[in-house]
Amino acid sequence: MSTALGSAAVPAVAPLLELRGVTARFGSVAALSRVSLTLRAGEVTCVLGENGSGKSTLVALLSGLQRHDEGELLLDGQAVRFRTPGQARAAGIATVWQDLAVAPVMSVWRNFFLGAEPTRGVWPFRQLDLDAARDTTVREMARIGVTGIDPDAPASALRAGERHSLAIARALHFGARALVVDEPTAPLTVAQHALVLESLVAARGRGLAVVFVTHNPQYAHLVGDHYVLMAHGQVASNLTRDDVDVEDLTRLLAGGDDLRRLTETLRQLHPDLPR
Ligand SMILES: Nc1ncnc2c1ncn2[C@@H]1O[C@H](COP(=O)(O)OP(=O)(O)OP(=O)(O)O)[C@@H](O)[C@H]1O
Repeated sequence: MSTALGSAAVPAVAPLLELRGVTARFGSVAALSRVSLTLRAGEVTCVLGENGSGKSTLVALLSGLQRHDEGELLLDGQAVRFRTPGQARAAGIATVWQDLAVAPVMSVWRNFFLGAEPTRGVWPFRQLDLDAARDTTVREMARIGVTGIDPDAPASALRAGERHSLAIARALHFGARALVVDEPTAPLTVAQHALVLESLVAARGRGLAVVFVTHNPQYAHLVGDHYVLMAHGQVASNLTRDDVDVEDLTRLLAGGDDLRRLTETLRQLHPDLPR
């Protein structure tokens, strides 16, 4: 068996989240059609697929922004229906959006706590515990592999990968059980991608069920325990690391099989086609 970066730390247990035959429509368009998925604690599930295949709708469903029309969403085996993002968050599902918003002029530590800052003393003398806020931010970022952060710097100083890491560190600190991460759309350097991947591995190591939406089969293969390939709102393939190597995954995603069939058909019609 091949090994993922860091490899899964927690053996498979009962699913934390499950989709059973979920359909979600926008008018006559089924953005998700009879999707069934199992998301377990301590595992990274990578969701891959072309534009328009339903990935964002899946993220929206898990994070309480989108309702499903048919099927069931189960949390710890119980059917749930999130009506707001707040309900999904309260259930322990944290989402890190692809174009993640930070308050750019606010400091890194302010963005980390966002209204949940630590305080000391008792009312009416309660005051913000600035040292604790800074220390916690630096410590939690370091736990997921981001070191050398100045907690007092404005968040605009963070690069896209670091922003994702900040949101992941925050989710871990505030006790998320499931983490849904949409790959940043901003172009990232390899080092910035590495930070995001390291954060995912750290989250898995801390027992979260991690969903990583990505276009990149190489990155998916580095961190994923499962690969869900979406096409036209459906799960086209649901594979594990034992099923595919990185080349298989790349070929599947690039529509390699379709291309091969097309080439064979063209060759039958035009035997003189160059090889
Ligand atoms: N708000 C909406 N209204 C109508 N149709 C929508 C809406 N959102 C998504 N769709 C349609 O649902 C389908 C799935 O879209 P979705 O955004 O989930 O795909 P995606 O895989 O996330 O694509 P991308 O990689 O481009 O973000 C597409 O056909 C899309 O046009």
